[in-house]
Amino acid sequence: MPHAEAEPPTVVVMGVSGTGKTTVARLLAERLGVPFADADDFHPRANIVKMSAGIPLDDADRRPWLQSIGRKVRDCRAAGTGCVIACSALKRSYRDILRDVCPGIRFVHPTAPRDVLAARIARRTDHFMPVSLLDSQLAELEPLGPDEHGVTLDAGPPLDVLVTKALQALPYRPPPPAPA
Ligand SMILES: Nc1ncnc2c1ncn2[C@@H]1O[C@H](COP(=O)(O)OP(=O)(O)OP(=O)(O)O)[C@@H](O)[C@H]1O
Ligand SMILES: O=C(O)[C@H](O)[C@@H](O)[C@H](O)[C@H](O)CO
Repeated sequence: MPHAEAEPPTVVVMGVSGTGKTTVARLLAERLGVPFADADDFHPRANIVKMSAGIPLDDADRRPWLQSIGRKVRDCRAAGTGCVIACSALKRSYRDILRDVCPGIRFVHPTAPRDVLAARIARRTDHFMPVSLLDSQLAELEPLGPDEHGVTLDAGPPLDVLVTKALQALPYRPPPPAPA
């Protein structure tokens, strides 16, 4: 059996911009041997245009986007592969949309002080997200509740440490190496 649980791993790495969602989710997917998806690839063009112009998304902008991520989660689950998705999922109601399609979904939430996040975003040259949206994201963020399945981690340590901590907190184990 490839995983500790019968259900394939379905994990969302959540949080505000710059916290490391994409980087951590990609590595976690690799370690678990499951597909990776970036929620940014599911945004309609209008959402990207809005954020690029420094205007925060609202609930109406995010609903259809979260629903399409929900369809991706459902498809990966139906295919028996599971997935790790990098998705802000800032509010509990957003996470509920994903839980509706996969009740066992787990959230990994890396967090860091504002100045660390702003520095990381400012350093990136290949991304549409402006630093100016960070404060609106922090204002909207609803941390994981005690009844939500998941783990909150300090996003400061090196990535391999973060990913190992995430794996220790999740009920999934990496698949054994393929026989030589
Ligand atoms: N633990 C870490 N230590 C140092 N740098 C990190 C760490 N995690 C991420 N980074 C760097 O910070 C930057 C932001 O990371 P990443 O793009 O993964 O964040 P994100 O949460 O997906 O952001 P966004 O939501 O804006 O796409 C990247 O340049 C990444 O290499
Ligand atoms: O909920 C949102 O406002 C969006 O998902 C944003 O978080 C960005 O898409 C992301 O930060 C850039 O990757």
